[in-house]
Parts: sequence; structure tokens; C-alpha cells
Amino acid sequence: MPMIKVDHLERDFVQQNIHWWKRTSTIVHAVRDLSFAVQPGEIFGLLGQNGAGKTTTIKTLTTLLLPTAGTAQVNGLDVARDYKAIRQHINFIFGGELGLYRRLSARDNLLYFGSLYRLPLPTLAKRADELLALVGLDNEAERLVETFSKGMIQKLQIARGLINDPSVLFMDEPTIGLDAMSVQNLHKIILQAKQKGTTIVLTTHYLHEAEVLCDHLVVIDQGQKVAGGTVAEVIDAGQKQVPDTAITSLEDAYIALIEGGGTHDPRHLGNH
Ligand SMILES: Nc1ncnc2c1ncn2[C@@H]1O[C@H](COP(=O)(O)OP(=O)(O)OP(=O)(O)O)[C@@H](O)[C@H]1O
Repeated sequence: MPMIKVDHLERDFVQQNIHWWKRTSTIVHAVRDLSFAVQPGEIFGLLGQNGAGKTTTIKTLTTLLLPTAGTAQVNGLDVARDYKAIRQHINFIFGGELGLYRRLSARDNLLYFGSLYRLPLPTLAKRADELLALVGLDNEAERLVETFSKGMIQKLQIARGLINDPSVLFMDEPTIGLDAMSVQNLHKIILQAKQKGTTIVLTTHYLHEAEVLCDHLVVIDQGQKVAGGTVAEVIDAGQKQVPDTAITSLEDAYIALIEGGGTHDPRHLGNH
């Protein structure tokens, strides 16, 4: 059974447009008829341009947004109905300071978030210290988060994401703002988590990162899937778009797929 199953998922938003003389609203189809499956223990990538619908998909899978239509299941549980059960077994990292307490130390943040999963304090304290060491923040454990640099915050977010030893970890642009050494370290952490059996779903704009990490991926354009499969299969799909040009990298394939998808934006379906 797949760990994640997305079937004909749709998610619309009503977007308010404010002009000085009037207000209008537009329906945006952020995700349109999206289907894919993620197998247990794999690293799965969502690729797409700014505004393609990646975060909306992740927010739906992490039960933060309801689908407008279609279904999504995590570990056989429906995101709309079984959100409480799903939340116990997943975690997510959205980047930035979102969800961290600036006036608490790094360790206290981890202790707080771990307590939400009802972990006993001795287990939690041990796990918090192991994770701080894993992300290279063991010497900063007592510092307040408000004194952290962007990269240090991102490392703490990664430790927070692993605090409940989730069966599925969702990561939205996990390496944004990290220096080259920290990126390498995070890749190691992601691969270690995979070895332990954690399923990982990530979005990234770094195609080399997707190439190195992902077992399978989907490319989304304007809310719709334009290709999916292994890196080799996506490269093949890109090659089919431009038969006269040799496509050898995921980056070339990605560009061919997005350019082949057209430039109009059919998600904006008029005003209300
Ligand atoms: N709360 C919201 N209200 C209205 N529109 C929204 C809302 N959230 C997202 N959208 C719209 O949905 C579309 C998809 O956004 P989403 O954040 O999923 O894209 P993304 O692929 O994650 O982009 P990025 O790479 O820039 O993070 C965009 O057009 C965005 O403006």
C-alpha cells in the first residue's frame, strides 16, 4: 500500500483583488486534477515554478487545508476525515521562523513541540539533545531563537520536524538559506531518515538537489502534473517535448516540460 495516495486532488482559493475604486474576487485553481502515489520509505519531490501549487499540495497532505475536490490519503487515512490520527504520525518543515517560539531557547522549543506528541520527558530530553547534535546546534541549545541566524533557524526547524520520529516528513524548500556545508549535512540527515524508513516528501527549486535525493518526483505547472516518475523518466518526458535537442539533466528536462506547458494561466477563471 502506498504511504501517500493523491487522487484527482483539486484546491481552489478565492483571491481578493483590491482596486482603489472597487473590490473583486477571482477563483484560483491552485491544484488541478493532481494524482500521484508515494511509496513507504522513499524520498518524493514536488517540483514546479513559483505559484505552481507545491505548498498547497503539501498543506493539504499535512491536513492544514481541506481539498476542494478529489481525495488524499496518508497511511491509508483520509486527510479530510482522519486529520487527528494523521497529525500524530507526520511532521512538516515549512521554513522560516513559522512555528518556532522566538523567546524560548532552541532546546525548550524542541521540548515544547515534543510534548505536543505526549512523549515522556526523559525520552524527549534525550531526543532533543540528539537532534540538536545531529543538526549541529548542540553548542547553541540554550540560546534564544530570536538571536539565531536564518540558517540556524532552518536547522532548528529540521530538528523540530524530526522530534516525533514521524513516519512521513514533509519539507517545503528545506535547504533555502543554508550554506553549502549545511546543505550537505541536511542531505545526509534526509538520507539517514530515509534509511530508518521515514517517507519524505519535499519541494525544492534546486533541481540538482532533487536529482541527488529523490526516488520519484512530479513536476507541477499551474496546478497540474506535467510529468512524474523517476529522475530518468522525467528526463525522458522532457526529451519528448524537444525531440531535436539532447536533454541530459533534470534541469533541461524541467525547462522543456514547463515551456511545453504553455504560458497562459488557465487557473484564473474570471471574476465574481
Ligand atoms: N491563501 C490563499 N489565498 C489565495 N490564493 C492562494 C492562497 N494560497 C496560495 N494561493 C495561490 O495558489 C497558487 C499556488 O500557490 P502555492 O503557494 O501552492 O505555490 P508554490 O508552488 O508553493 O509556489 P512557491 O514556489 O512560490 O512557494 C498561487 O497562485 C497562489 O497565489
